[in-house]
Amino acid sequence: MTTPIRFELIKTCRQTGARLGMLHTPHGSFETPMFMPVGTLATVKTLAPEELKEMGAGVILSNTYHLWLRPGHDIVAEAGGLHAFMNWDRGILTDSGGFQVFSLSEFRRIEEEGVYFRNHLNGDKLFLSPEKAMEIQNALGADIIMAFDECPPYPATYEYMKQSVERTSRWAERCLKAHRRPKEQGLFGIVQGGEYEDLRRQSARDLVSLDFLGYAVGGLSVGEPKEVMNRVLEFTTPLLPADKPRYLMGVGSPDSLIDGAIRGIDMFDCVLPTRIGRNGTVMTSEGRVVIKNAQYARDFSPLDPNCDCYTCRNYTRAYIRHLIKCDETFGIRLTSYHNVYFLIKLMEQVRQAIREDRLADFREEFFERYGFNKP
Ligand SMILES: CNc1nc2cc(C(N)=O)ccc2[nH]1
Ligand SMILES: [Zn+2]
Repeated sequence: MTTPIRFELIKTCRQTGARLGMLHTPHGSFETPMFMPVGTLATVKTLAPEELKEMGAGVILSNTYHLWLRPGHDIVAEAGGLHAFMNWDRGILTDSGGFQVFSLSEFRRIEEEGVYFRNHLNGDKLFLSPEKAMEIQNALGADIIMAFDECPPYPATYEYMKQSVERTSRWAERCLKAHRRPKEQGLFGIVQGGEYEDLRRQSARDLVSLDFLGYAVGGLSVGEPKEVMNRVLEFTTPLLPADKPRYLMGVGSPDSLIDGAIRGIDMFDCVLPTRIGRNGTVMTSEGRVVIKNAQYARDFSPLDPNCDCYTCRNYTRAYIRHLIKCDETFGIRLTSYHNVYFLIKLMEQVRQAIREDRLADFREEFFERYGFNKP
């Protein structure tokens, strides 16, 4: 059977064990480790597909739960699928909706058959199951789709986590059975288990035995300290097949991207660049800049003196501060463009450091300049 998703391991960094790879999809092949910008409602907020392409974005994310509610997966299917609907001809990944159900709706009831909860927009009763999540994702047509899982809150008791992991494994099997387009859309399993090593092992063993095309490490970036995330990655990624892509969901900040790559992660996604961009915070090579601060009122330098993006080549901090202070839409376009560009270029630097077997050195240099506390 032709597989829609294939991961090619190119080399491993001799200094850290990080992987340089190529992710082959029906909409192109893209180098890893990669950062995937998030386009929740079929748009990476304020940015045009052409802009995402020119900055080097390969795979972008959209959310199953949100698109199910608006405009409805039937309308997206009628448009010819997400690629046609949003005019994006590179890679698309949709998550399964599990995380949104657990993060957006406080009233929910989890049963073996699925999750009963409320529509966060109008309070209507809703039900999501492995079968329903596959139906929606098959209709949306993303190149990579995710199994329907439970992402438990942090912290969670061992007892709660154990029964959740076992149910997520049963749901994963149901997703494989319900997937109607296995030749066109690659299905990834999501490893859960919280901070408990034996439960992570159990979850990984269950999912690897089902032979997914890729594996996500879920249940992280949910409020746990970074040391916990790093420790969980250290004992989880080695459990996953080396010839399959590994995707850390919901991550993240520059330090977490570098530390995740060092621990064997190939794919990352996070709303951070566009979310903080909308309130005027930007990531620069010398740390975060909160552009509304008065100190930038007469600062006619670029957001980041070491950045060659459209924003940094054409506009000053003083001008962007003015736009953000006046709620001018062009302002958040400029900050969003720079932030997405920054993370995509950061991953280019990470890949180059892997090629040169010097990712630990790069981490040291980057953390020093950015101002991250020492390891
Ligand atoms: C922003 N943090 C985050 N953690 C996540 C966990 C999951 C998951 N399915 O465990 C999905 C999306 C996530 N986003
Ligand atoms: Zn820039």
